Amino acid sequence: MYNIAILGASGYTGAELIRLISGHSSMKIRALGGNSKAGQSMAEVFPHLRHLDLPALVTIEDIDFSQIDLCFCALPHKTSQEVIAKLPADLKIVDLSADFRLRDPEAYKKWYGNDHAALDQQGEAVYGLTEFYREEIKNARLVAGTGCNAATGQFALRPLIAAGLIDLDEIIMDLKCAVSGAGRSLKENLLHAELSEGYHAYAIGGTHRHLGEFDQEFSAVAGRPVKVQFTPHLVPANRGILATCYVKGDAQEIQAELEKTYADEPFIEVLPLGEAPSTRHIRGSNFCHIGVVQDRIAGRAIVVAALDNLTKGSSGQALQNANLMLNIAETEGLMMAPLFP
Ligand SMILES: NC(=O)C1=CN([C@@H]2O[C@H](COP(=O)(O)OP(=O)(O)OC[C@H]3O[C@@H](n4cnc5c(N)ncnc54)[C@H](OP(=O)(O)O)[C@@H]3O)[C@@H](O)[C@H]2O)C=CC1
Ligand SMILES: CC(=O)N[C@@H](CCC(=O)OP(=O)(O)O)C(=O)O
Repeated sequence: MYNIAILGASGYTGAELIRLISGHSSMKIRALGGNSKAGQSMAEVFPHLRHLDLPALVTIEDIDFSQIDLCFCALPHKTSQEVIAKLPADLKIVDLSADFRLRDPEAYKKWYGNDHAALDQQGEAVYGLTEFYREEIKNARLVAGTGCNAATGQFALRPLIAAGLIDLDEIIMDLKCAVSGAGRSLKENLLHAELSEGYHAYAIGGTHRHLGEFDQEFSAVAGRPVKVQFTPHLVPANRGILATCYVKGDAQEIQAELEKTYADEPFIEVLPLGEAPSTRHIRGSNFCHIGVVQDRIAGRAIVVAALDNLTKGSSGQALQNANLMLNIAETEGLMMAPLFP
């Protein structure tokens, strides 16, 4: 049995990690870190986890990391790097924040606005998009979970960019993200009365920080700079991301490439040509569905990807990576079917 700590256990991704790990055969949760909720029981903070025998939330300073085999950090950006810089140097860590995703410190500063407080760890971190970094993740000490929007878009487009199947200068990604993507803290625009019955674009004009991840990853696989046009939208749903990508390329070739890339992947399902996925069909699961449709304009195709931001987009991906780091079957704790309806 591996001993697990979760920092940020009173947040959405922390709760999702607990839900997933509670069904895991080789992991035992030994410590749960909170901040404002330290001292409370998990049943108080998350009544849906009441049936589990869990430790109470404590401050990070009160955790004895010498007893821990792997630590999940589900903390806000910036807090995470400050906390991780002080953790034992040999502790295996899966970080869910954005702090270790960008390899270039200048790119990090450009997108996040501050100098990095843990440059050594930033240098050693492995990018956590499991399907494309599997071997590196197996040997990593520190894995950087991807942005949930960034993961969705990459599952749709990365194989096509790598195979040279689409025009690299004409990629448009229109993405919808559910509200749990913004975390559990109270913000005015997340109040029910201001969120329900409406939706809007945000970070418009190429300003969303996940463009740092798209730039880094797409340019690396293309071997030249690639800039996608990307606009996210906040939709009044609890979970789910849908990325609709408009590309110049042949739909049949795109379909064949995606089927080939993901043929052996347990969590990526490529739908039959002409079918489009729905967040309704991946909710609460670690699956990502991808669909390809020919556009009415010759030579253009639409590639749509859907995943759950709290599972495949964050905590499920984090557990998948932790399984690899601990040499456990990659799918352990993650094969549950989606919630439907
Ligand atoms: N939500 C999502 O879909 C995704 C989130 N992520 C990333 O994962 C991380 C966690 O996100 P999420 O769970 O949504 O966030 P939440 O806002 O829901 O939770 C944040 C957690 O961090 C704790 N925390 C806040 N400040 C501090 C601090 N100074 N010291 C210690 N603990 C602190 C909070 O504790 P308390 O409540 O006790 O104050 C809480 O447990 C973020 O970096 C986020 O960007 C990544 C991909 C997707
Ligand atoms: C609705 C909403 O606000 N969604 C978030 C998704 C956050 C996410 O994936 O993660 P990181 O914050 O870890 O980068 C956003 O687009 O910023």
